[in-house]
Amino acid sequence: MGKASRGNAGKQESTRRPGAEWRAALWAVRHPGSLLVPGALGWGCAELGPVTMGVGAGAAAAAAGAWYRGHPDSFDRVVTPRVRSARRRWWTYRGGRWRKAMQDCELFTTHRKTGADHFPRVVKVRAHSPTVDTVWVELARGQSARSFTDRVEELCSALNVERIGIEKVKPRVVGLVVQHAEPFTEVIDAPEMPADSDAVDLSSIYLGDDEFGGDWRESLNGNHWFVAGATGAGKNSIGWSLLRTLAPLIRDGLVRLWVCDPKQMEFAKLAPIAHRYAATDEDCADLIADYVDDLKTAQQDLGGKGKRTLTVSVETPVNLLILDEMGALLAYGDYARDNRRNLAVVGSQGRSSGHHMVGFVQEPTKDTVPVRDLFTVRVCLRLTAAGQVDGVLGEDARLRGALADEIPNVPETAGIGYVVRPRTRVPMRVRAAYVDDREIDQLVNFVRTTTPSGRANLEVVA
Ligand SMILES: Nc1ncnc2c1ncn2[C@@H]1O[C@H](COP(=O)(O)OP(=O)(O)OP(=O)(O)O)[C@@H](O)[C@H]1O
Repeated sequence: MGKASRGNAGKQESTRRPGAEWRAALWAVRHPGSLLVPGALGWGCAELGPVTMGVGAGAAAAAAGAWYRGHPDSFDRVVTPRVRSARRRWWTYRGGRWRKAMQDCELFTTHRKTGADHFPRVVKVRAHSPTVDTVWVELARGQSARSFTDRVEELCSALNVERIGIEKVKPRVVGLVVQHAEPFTEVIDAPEMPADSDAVDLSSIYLGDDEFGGDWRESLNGNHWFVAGATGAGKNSIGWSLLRTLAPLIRDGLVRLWVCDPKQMEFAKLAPIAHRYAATDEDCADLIADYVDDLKTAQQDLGGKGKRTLTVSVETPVNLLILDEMGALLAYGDYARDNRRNLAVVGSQGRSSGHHMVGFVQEPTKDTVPVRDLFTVRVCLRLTAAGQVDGVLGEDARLRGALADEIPNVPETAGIGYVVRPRTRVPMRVRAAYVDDREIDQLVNFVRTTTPSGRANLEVVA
């Protein structure tokens, strides 16, 4: 049961509530649209006549329809989230329904003199995706963010949603990140391997599906990738999907793999097709140092020719540094400092010469991966701590819906995580395609045994 407010001690308090007309006026001030929209329509009809207003409304609806059909990308980016947010605000979180949920969860307080119930107030709703909303809630007097975290199970059941993450936004405001449903219920098949290098587009590499049912693609051009996830989260499937797409380029000598594999598990299969492969601490440190030397040489060659773009050929290939267990390479051991320094060079200078890196890490803290800010594509799979999510995806990513720490630790969720959509900074739930052992062997055999069918010339933009 909600507890009586203890605030305002010593102040003379009335036992009466403000009158209904004042409460209605306050509601109208907080929801100006509820007066302005009908007011504007009424004024329009009176001044311009109902026919003109009808024609205007019809034209606006036709324009919206044309936009919806003609340019789905911009419509879905600009209009759909707003419409969805408004629908959720006035349907899922509308006054009566919200108050009922608060009552069911005992998330309200009762004024000890007037006996009036005070409910936490919904101040803003943003539905960035079909499955996740963020609801900003102003707490009732006497409540704290803890009141919500303690009752999160009850709240999920009262709102009939899958899970809720709680973020403290300001002293009296919490953000509820509400996940309605899990968009991914099936394992996604491994990407096909293109037969020829010409068929590979480095700026659009298929990694799996997004929550909207579309392809999840990332660009390798000009980017370094960072994949964070607790053990068993499915990090490797992202690496293998990338490698399957790159297979013909690896075979044709247009992409060279440099692999640091301290764990010596799955990536050990890359040893026969890698340009360089290392497993011990010392060998990994040598490999990374040599990678930086290679980068510097390529930079000088490009500079000497006065070029800003790399034309990929056997003589000037794309180089890909794969770092499994980055934490082990950067945080502990005799070579950690050298590795950190070298990777900072790759991170800041490698892109122009086609020297990319893909790093995998279980614990993405600033201490274990101090160079994480140099990675331009970041994937956040299941994590063990809420505080790590923003570290991977950027400030407020969790508040905007990236509930990576709430992904259940069960095999059915492997490969599920978040990326941030570049133009909107909104997290998007994705699932990586799953590459099984047979498909990994198929990739290695393809690179080792098939014959090149022609050389591609790829432009890598600096
Ligand atoms: N994309 C995926 N879809 C479905 N299942 C997956 C996916 N990726 C991995 N799995 C399953 O989850 C298990 C663990 O995956 P994986 O070894 O890639 O995790 P990880 O994050 O690399 O863990 P670790 O850091 O311990 O190596 C796999 O054996 C597989 O069964």
